[in-house]
Amino acid sequence: MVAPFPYESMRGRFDLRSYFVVGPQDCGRRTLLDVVAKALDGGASFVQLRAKDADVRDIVSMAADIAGEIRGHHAADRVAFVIDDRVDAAVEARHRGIKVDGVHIGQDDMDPREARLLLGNDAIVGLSAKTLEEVEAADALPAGTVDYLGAGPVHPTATKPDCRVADDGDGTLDGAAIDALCDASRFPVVVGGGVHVEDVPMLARSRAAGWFVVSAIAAADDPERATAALVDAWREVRGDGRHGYAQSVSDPHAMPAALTIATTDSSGGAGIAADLKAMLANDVFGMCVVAGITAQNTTGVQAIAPVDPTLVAQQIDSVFDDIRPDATKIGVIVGAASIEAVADRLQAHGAANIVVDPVMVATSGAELTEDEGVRAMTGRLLPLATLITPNIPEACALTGMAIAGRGDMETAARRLVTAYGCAALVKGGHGVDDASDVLAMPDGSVQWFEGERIDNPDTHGTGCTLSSAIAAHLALGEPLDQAIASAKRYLTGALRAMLDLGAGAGPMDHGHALH
Ligand SMILES: Nc1ncnc2c1ncn2[C@@H]1O[C@H](COP(=O)(O)OP(=O)(O)O)[C@@H](O)[C@H]1O
Ligand SMILES: Cc1ncc(COP(=O)(O)O)c(N)n1
Ligand SMILES: [Mg+2]
Repeated sequence: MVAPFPYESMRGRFDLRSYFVVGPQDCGRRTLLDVVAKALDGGASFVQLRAKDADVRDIVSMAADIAGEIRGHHAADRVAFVIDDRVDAAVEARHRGIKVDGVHIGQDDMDPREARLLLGNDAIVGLSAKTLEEVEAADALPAGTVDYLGAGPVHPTATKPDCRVADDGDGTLDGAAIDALCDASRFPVVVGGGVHVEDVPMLARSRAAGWFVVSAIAAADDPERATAALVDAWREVRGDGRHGYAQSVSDPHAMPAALTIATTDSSGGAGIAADLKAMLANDVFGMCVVAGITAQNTTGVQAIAPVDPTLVAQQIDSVFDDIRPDATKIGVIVGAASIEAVADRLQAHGAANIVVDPVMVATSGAELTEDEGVRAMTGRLLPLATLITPNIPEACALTGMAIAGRGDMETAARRLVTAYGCAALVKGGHGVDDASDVLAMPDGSVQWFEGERIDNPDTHGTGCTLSSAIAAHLALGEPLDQAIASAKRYLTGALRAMLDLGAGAGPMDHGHALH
């Protein structure tokens, strides 16, 4: 009888951003262990041992050394370690209590279903998938079989001579090909193959979950500096947030979590109810902090009341001290004192991925945030945000400018970026033609998310739903632009379902994708 694997599974928390693949053949005159140690010093977040010609005994012994090195770096709970191809060696190492978190297998290696069976549900199973056909085949595997995909090469490479790509002319992947693979994939995709530091900005702008390299680190004069340079180049584009932090939604034991801090809508179409429904429908675990109460239905808001700011703060502490959210959406908070309490507690907990929907007036016309609240929001909350999502009237109020068309929406978005240092999405639902939204980013870039206007008067809760779905997709590890695109697709589907409830502007069908 073999003792159960004595470590916590890395399946729900591996980080593909900085993925180092290495074997003794890649290290020249240096030792494998020395190179791995330097890569860890430089910030590698994932290590794969790839020793193609070694036998099981040698691989297990190298694995023991590498696992020890990761432990020595106090990184065993954040740096995942897998073995390439040799499921037998991974199984053996795990039986011996060596912290090998899983395997990475190629298309010609063992069937991933068999690897999953042999390794059990705690292990990471990564799979190489370089073409759309291979990605689609991976998508079609039973739920919970694989955790991430590896795609490449970006350049022709000597370290992986067996790495052949079909498709794309010369067999290499550019940004568009990477995005096509990532869009098709149910799993986070790490991209490499001949990658050097100059390629990282392109990768970081794509929907890849991270880079993987062999020689860029192993053959560098200074592997620590080389790793740090790759890590920095990624961070420069993607920032420090957990964007690219890959959590597998197929792991039955772990699910990304998102929090809404907002106000109740008794009619269920907007506010906290909409937020939780949108989070559920977008594959994350939803949690809520009640920061106000309304008596409300589709015809209007009949009453609105604050919650004691101390109780608001306590709710935030309860959540962050236990199931730490991967993203937080903020909606209506009733009263300036509660807004300040929320800002204080989010700062104290170092919350990341904060989406603020600066709701001032409901779709039905009722005022939801008083002037004092707006001052607290602009002074304390907006500067903490990753993204703010004003509609056109809110963007006018926040910038003091009139908005008549797309050019004005862009100008307003840019001004909000300058004023608050966060990304700003000005939503076009209150325009007349299309329903397109514009995103301005702190790096100066601007991007439109085109939307067709659906002829549906029932738009109660659209803003709440969109911002919660964006938070959900950030919690899933998507970069901001992808999270917005995913959320907008979901929202459009919810409007298109043409649910018709209530006498006024009714709610949407948040569960349209579930039934
Ligand atoms: N009739 C519609 N058809 C399609 N999309 C819409 C429609 N109305 C609003 N949207 C979209 O819903 C989201 C919320 O926008 P908006 O209504 O402007 O915000 P709010 O609900 O905060 O007032 C945006 O993505 C917007 O483009
Ligand atoms: C409690 C609460 N929060 C927010 C909204 C805004 O609704 P919309 O998303 O339609 O702007 C609302 N009506 N009620
Ligand atoms: Mg609306």
